[in-house]
Amino acid sequence: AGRNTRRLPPSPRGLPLIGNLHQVGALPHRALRALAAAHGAPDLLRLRLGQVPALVASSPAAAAALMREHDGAFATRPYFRTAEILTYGFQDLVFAPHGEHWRHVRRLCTAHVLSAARSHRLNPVREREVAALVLAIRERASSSGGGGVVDVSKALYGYANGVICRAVSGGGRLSSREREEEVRRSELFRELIEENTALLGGFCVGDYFPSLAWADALSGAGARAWRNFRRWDELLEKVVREHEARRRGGGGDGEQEEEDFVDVLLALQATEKRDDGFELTRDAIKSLLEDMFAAGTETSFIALEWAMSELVRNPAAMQKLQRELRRRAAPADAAGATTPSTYLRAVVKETLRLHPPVPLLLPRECMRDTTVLGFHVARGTRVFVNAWAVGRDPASWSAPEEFRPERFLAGEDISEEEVDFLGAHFQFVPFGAGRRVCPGMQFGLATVELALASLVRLFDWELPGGAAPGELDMEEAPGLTTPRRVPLRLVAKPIGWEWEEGKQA
Ligand code: HEM
Repeated sequence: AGRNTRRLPPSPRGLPLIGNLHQVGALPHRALRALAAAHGAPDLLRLRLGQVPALVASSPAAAAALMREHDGAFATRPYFRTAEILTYGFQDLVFAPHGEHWRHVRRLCTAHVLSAARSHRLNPVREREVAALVLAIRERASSSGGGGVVDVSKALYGYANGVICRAVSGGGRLSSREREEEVRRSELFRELIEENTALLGGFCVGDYFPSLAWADALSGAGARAWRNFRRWDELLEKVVREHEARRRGGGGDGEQEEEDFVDVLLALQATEKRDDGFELTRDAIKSLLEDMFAAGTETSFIALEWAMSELVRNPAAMQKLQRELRRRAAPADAAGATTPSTYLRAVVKETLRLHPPVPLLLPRECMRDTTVLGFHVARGTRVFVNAWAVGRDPASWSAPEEFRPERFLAGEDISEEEVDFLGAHFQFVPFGAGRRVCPGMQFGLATVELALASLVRLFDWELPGGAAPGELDMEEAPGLTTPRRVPLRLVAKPIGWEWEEGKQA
C-alpha cells in the first residue's frame, strides 16, 4: 500500500504547536480513557504531544498487540533528559536502546531480583521490617494523643522504603549506633527518591519539544537533576565502598552475612569483567542500584495504600480476609505468616486491577514502522499502555468499577488460575508484559502481601470520627504514579490474643 493509503488510528484534533498536550490532564490515565471513548478509539488512539507523535492502547486486545505480537518493535524506551542525568547516562539500562550491553545487564539484574524473591532469601529482611511496622502502629494506636489515629500512608512508605534499603544495601544485624546511621540513611534515600519522582514525573520541555531542549536549561530542570544526581552518587559510592571493604575483609567474623543486592552486583562485576567487551562498571552498578530504589519503593507503597483503602471501604472483604488470616494463624503463628492465602492473593490482584501503581506503564518507543491491529504506527512514536483502562474494560470484567476480590477466585467469572501476573492475560497488566515486564514483580508481590497480611490479621481498622466506610476519600494524586491524594488515616485497634502473643515474643 502506498504511503497515503495507510490507515492511521483515530485522533482528537490538536492545537498548533502543543498538539494534544493540553488534553492529557493531571490524571492522564483517566483523561486518555475519556478521549479514546469520545473519539471512537477503543483500542488505539493517536496523539501528538508537542512535537512527539504518540499512541495510547486502552483495551486488552491493543495491549496484547503491542506487548505480545509486536513486542520486539516496541521494546525500547524513549529518551528523557532528566532520566539520562539521574541514571549516570545509563538511561539505556532502564529507558533506552536495545543494545547488547543493556540486554546483558538487565538480564543479570532481573535474574538476581527474581531469584532472591523466589528463594525467599529476602524474607527475613521483610519480616524484620513488618515487625517494625506493626510495632510503630501499635505505639501510635495506644498513644494518648490523636485518639488512636494512625497515618497509615506514612507507616507504609517507611516499610516499603525499609525493605528496599535492606534488600539493596544490607543491614542485617546492626549495633545500635549502626542502626541509627541506617535510619539516617533511609531518610536520605527517601528524600532522593522523592526528588527523582518529582523530576521524572515533571514536565520537561525538551521531552516534548526536542528542538526546544535548550529551554530546560532556562527552567532549571537540568540543574535540579544534576544536583540530585550528585547527592545520589555520594550516597551510593559510600554504600559500594563499604561492601567492597567487607568483601576484602573476607566477611570479618566468619559469620554468613545476608547477601544483598550490592554484594551480588560486585560478585557479578568480578566474574563478568572478562566477557567480550562487556564490563559492569561502577557507574553501571550505581545506576542499577538507583533504579531498584526508585522502581521498588513507590510501587509497593502505592499498592499497599490502596489495598488498605479498599478493604476499609469494603468491610465484607476486610472481614473475610481477617477471618481467613486469623484462622490460619491461630494454631501456629510462624506458619500462618508465610503460607499463601488465596483470598489475600485475590485482594492484592483486585487492588492492582483497580489501582495499578504505574497506570500508563513506562513509555515505550516504536523502533520501526509497524502495522498494529490494521493501523500504521510510525517509527519514533511514543507508546503508552493504559493498564488502568485495560483493568476496567467492560468487555473483560463484570462490574468493572467495583472492588470484588472474589472475581479472582476459582468458580467465579475469572478464576485465579486464569489470570496471573505473568503477562499472558492482557486484561490484567499492572506489571506490563513482554520484554519490558517488571523484573521486580515477585519481589514487589512478596513485599505487599507480607505487610498486608500482618496489618489485617493483627488489627481492626476504622475511619476516624466514626465516618462510614463509603465516605473514605479515594482520589488519586496527579502524576505518573497514583498514590492517594490525601494520606490514609485510620484508627487501628490491636486485637486481643495477638497482643498477648506479641508481648511474649
Ligand atoms: C507492586 C509493585 C510493583 C509494580 C506494580 C511495578 C510495576 C512496574 C511496571 C508497570 C513497569 C513497566 C513495565 C512495562 O513498561 O511494561 C515496571 C518496570 C520496572 N520495575 Fe517494577 N513494579 C513493582 C515493583 C518493583 C520492584 C520491587 C522492583 C525492584 C526491586 C522493580 C523494578 C523495576 C524495574 C528495574 C523496571 C524497568 C524494567 C525495564 O525497563 O526493562 N519493580 N514496574
